[in-house]
Amino acid sequence: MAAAASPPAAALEQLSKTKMFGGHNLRFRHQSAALGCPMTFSLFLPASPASKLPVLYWLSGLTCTDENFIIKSGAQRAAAAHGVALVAPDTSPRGLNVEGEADSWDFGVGAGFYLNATNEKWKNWRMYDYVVKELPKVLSDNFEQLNTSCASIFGHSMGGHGALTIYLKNTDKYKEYDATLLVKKCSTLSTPILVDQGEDDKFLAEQLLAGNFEEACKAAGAPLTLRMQPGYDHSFFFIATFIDDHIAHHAQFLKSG
Ligand SMILES: N[C@@H](CCC(=O)N[C@@H](CSC=O)C(=O)NCC(=O)O)C(=O)O
Repeated sequence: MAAAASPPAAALEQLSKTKMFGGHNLRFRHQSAALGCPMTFSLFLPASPASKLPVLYWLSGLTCTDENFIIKSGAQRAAAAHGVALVAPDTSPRGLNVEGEADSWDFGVGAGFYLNATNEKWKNWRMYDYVVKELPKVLSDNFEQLNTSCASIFGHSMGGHGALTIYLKNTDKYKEYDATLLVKKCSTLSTPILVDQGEDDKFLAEQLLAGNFEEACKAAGAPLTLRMQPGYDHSFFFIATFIDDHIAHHAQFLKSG
């Protein structure tokens, strides 16, 4: 009997390639089965590695595409130094023309929240499946220099919360989409979580509620370092200031794994 053939690797269209810190920023488009539309993602590959590169996913915030982080954060310097590949997906499906998809900056296009929507109208908004299942497979099928089983995840705002929920869900497989609820149910977390929060962030008091997450981590015994950063706001200027610490934080666990 013939062995079952592997499914063909997803076709990737390369949109750009730019050298930086000895490595390359690459940008691709592919047809997403999870979302039912073409999707773009950005990838920073450090210079030719001696061994396969661990992967660090960055999830961006509301209104972003895959490009904001790559253009504005300066994360490539630390990623090149630590030998870690950066992957930045887009933040939602696009071009589906769902009624009302672009009416609000914090709902629909550019606002996928890294979850699987349950409402029929928003059935294409399956960013959880895209980030957790489809994108890692696309990467492993197309980039032999990546070790996608050695991966970590971080992000900003909607994406910082998305990174926490994806990490916490894949420890215990809970269904909720709230990091503060999820962490209360995780009694066995040993890998520390690093969060930087600007004290002058206009979203802090009403939406981000970092103190609630800190309380929940304390109650669950989950190791959290929450650094309140005086004077900083919600912008990429804040992200660029602290991004090196976050890459070093993830790299120490990726390299010891
Ligand atoms: N339009 C909004 C502000 C939008 C904003 O601040 N977006 C952030 C992410 S917010 C959380 O998910 C962002 O990263 N923007 C892209 C950028 O390049 O700065 C408003 O007016 O309040």
